[in-house]
Amino acid sequence: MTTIPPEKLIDGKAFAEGLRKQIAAEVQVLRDQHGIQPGLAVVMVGEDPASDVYVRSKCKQTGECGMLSVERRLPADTSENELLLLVEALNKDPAIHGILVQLPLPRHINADRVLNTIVPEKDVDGFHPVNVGLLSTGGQALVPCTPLGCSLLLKDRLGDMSGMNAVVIGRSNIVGKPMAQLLLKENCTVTLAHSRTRDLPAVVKAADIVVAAVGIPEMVKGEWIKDGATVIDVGINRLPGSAEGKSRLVGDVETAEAAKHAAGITPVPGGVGPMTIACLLRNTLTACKRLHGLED
Ligand SMILES: Nc1nc2c(c(=O)[nH]1)N[C@@H](CN(C=O)c1ccc(C(=O)N[C@@H](CCC(=O)O)C(=O)O)cc1)CN2
Ligand SMILES: [Mg+2]
Repeated sequence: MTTIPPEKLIDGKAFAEGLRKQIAAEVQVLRDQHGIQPGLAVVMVGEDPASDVYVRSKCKQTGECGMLSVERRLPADTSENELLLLVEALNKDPAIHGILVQLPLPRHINADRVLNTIVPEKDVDGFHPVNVGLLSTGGQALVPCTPLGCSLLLKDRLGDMSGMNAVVIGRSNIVGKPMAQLLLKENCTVTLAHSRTRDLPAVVKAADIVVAAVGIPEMVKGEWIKDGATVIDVGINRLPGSAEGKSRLVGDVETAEAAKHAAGITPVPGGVGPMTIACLLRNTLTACKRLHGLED
């Protein structure tokens, strides 16, 4: 792991730990005062090793927060129809307040059809078109976990972001587009950059906030970063490592070089990744409260 000077480190792992403690305390109150236990169902199809690790962590942390954790693992040859039937059953299950279908799904399954079958009220990934629309119109959306985590880290670090120039690199539905919406909500001037953006180094150089979500190892060079900027690295790229065959994780940003210019920067691992799961728990709690007509 790259060393970042402590005063520049945006420690997502520590922040996520604090957030989980807060969520656990709220879950306890919900159980004691209302007799309600939030429930999260995580559905995984097939055997992807990275997904296996993430699903395990999600289910473990759900239980540790005092929520009901339901893990449904289906074989790789599960038909789309079988998966849709499971989602429909979870939609109707009163013990379940959040449903997450782990991505990627096997190629023979239409992921959009599956995600759009989850009722928006239980869509703790925030991928349903109703939640996408609510986020862009300023309504009560469930917000995708990774950008929500980035936004919490930024607010904690910077406070008021009004008028700041923010660049989001990457225009995916899961991270880039919702991230841009969240920054706009914070009154930033937002540029959503992508593979066709002209002179990306100059665009990044003008930014007070840089969110990199491209999935290309160390694509954002240290010298592109403006002095004093805040850098959020969403990339989790696994590279072949040492002779012992251990792999190495790197982000989308050249961390050590970027840290020479930035005022704050997230590491990989230990930055945005842990926030994704903590925000999933937060969304489950939010969905549960809303489904029971309680205040957020
Ligand atoms: N339905 C969804 N599928 C996927 C999502 C998602 O938000 N919803 N996001 C990613 C994977 N992901 C969660 O599912 C995820 C990725 C990484 C981490 C994390 O904590 N990473 C660690 C490093 C762990 C490692 O060694 O690999 C870190 O960054 O410190 C958590 C969740 C795709 N699918
Ligand atoms: Mg360089």
